[in-house]
Amino acid sequence: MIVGRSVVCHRQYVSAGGFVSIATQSPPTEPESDLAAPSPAPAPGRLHSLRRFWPYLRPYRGPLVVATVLAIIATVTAIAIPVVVARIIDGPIARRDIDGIVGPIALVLVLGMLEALGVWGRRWLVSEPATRFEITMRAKLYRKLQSLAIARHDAWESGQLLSRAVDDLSTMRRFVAFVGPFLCINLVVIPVGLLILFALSWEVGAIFVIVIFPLGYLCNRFDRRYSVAARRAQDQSGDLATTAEESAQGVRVLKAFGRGAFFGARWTAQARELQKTELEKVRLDATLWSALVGLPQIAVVFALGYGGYAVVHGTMTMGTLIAAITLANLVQWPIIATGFLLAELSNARTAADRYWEIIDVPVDIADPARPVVPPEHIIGELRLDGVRFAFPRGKDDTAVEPVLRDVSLRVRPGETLALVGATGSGKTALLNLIPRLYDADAGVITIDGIDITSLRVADLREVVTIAFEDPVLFSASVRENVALGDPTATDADVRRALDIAAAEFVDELPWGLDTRIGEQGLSLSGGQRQRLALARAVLNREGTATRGRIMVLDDPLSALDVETEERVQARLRAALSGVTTLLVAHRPSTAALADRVALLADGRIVADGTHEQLLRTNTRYRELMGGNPNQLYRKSGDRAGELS
Ligand SMILES: Nc1ncnc2c1ncn2[C@@H]1O[C@H](COP(=O)(O)OP(=O)(O)OP(=O)(O)O)[C@@H](O)[C@H]1O
Repeated sequence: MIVGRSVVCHRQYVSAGGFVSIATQSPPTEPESDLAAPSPAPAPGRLHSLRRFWPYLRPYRGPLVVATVLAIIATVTAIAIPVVVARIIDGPIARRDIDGIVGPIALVLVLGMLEALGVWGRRWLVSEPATRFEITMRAKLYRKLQSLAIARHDAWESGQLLSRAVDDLSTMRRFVAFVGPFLCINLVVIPVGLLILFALSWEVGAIFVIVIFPLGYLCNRFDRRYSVAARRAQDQSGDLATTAEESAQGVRVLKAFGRGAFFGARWTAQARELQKTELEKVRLDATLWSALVGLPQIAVVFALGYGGYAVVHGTMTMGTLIAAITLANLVQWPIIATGFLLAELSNARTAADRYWEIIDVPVDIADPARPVVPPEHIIGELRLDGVRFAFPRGKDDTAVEPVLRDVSLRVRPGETLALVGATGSGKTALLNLIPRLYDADAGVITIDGIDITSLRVADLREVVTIAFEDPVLFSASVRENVALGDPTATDADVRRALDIAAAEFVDELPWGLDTRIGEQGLSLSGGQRQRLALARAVLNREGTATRGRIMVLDDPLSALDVETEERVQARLRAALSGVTTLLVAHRPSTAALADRVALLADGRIVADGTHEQLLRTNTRYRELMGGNPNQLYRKSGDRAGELS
């Protein structure tokens, strides 16, 4: 939904979600004032969001200033050429002095060469700073996205992020390389051209200024209307990217349910909306362009009329008239180009707004001011006391009921505790609080008595390892996917982790550990993917005093058959003895393998004990596990009939 369908929509969300209003957030003044830094009050002004990029451009100010000066020189020399030509016509040519022509012609040649050199120098100097700037800003955006709480990501459409990271920053690069410098150049060249025109003939200069005067008003009006349309177009293009991504990712579902046409219709409708906005932009642009082209032409016609009259009556020389008209034509170009530059300025401004909207989101899960250093040896006692948690509000601003109201739970060092609850009861939410993917609204979570919010986030995530039910694999080799959390892991480490996760199938893959998997690689079954994700979680956890002392497993074996699940569980226990494990369990077979089970209902832990105890004593638990205890034990494979 959010970042973007429109500015309005975005702001609604911001206020609804309790996020600090993005629009009123403000800038880091230095590149180093990085992501978590609170922002000072914003400075007003329509170019404010563009000005905020200055600290990142400052290192390149030398080449950028030289490039702009070169471009000014190139344009001014182009304007100077007609003046020299006028002098040649009125001077040596009028006097029929052939020898006297050579010098001025050489000057025209030098001016022409200077112009060419200026054009070349500008392009050459500007390209590297502009592309480096783009890379820096992309890296900053990436770091910011990584630093944000999952709740923020939940609220954003991936297409919107994609279009900001790719399209908006390309627009900014164009602004730095071309639009910005040429706007500066025009600010110099147009007045200089008009001054020379005045110097040649103040009457022609005056005609020109009077006729093009309304352009100032038109440009201002255009800018206001165009920037609104530009913002809408960029947001709509983000929506389109989201639909394209969802259709590509969900192609199987769409095909299976025959909903391809439905998504196609949605895609076309969004494309039409974008087309409407683009047409609106083009119409605004066309109106301004016609004025930018037409008014100077009218000025030239008036100047020609007046100049012709003056030449006939001997108050102006032919050379001056030719120079004035040529100059007027030359000054036209920067004026006409202003239309394009203003449109690009609006695009750049809205791209900058969209960029800062992400960067200004406060980092709510940040390191404490004075972090506690974790002890060298973590025993692994996990406690939750009175934990309360609600997901952030949606854009409709409806109140959100807390998922967890008052959760108190203790997992002893080395214990495996299965968390059981009805679907939607908040098990995943609870697990996500432990590595601080979300923060609890109230209550305390401690590891060995240390409040997790007093640890550096990176330290906490060293201690807590998580594996999700929905395994995410990247477009990389098996080895790279498994060693994601520890790039220093050896092949032996990777193999041991794969062994614990019963991922022997890797040996059957065409290139073993080197087989490329993920979106652009080999497709794996759900169970195979889960085992690789589990191997990633358990990699290198053995024998370390702090790393992965607490494992949080969100039903990571749900896609395995009962027999494989038991095998994996047994290996996990043996390899990770001493590791405290909190495990979401949906199946009796999973719960039965845990040391203890806690039942989550109505936002609280309503019962805990062993699987067998709860089956006997707790109706809710028994219902969740699928019926009567005898049936349940039969379902849990080898343990069938143990208690019957
Ligand atoms: N990002 C989110 N924003 C808002 N609400 C959410 C979000 N994720 C989950 N919820 C809601 O919070 C509640 C708890 O979700 P959670 O995923 O923790 O349940 P669960 O017990 O893990 O469910 P399951 O067993 O089906 O995996 C559900 O009602 C769900 O709709």
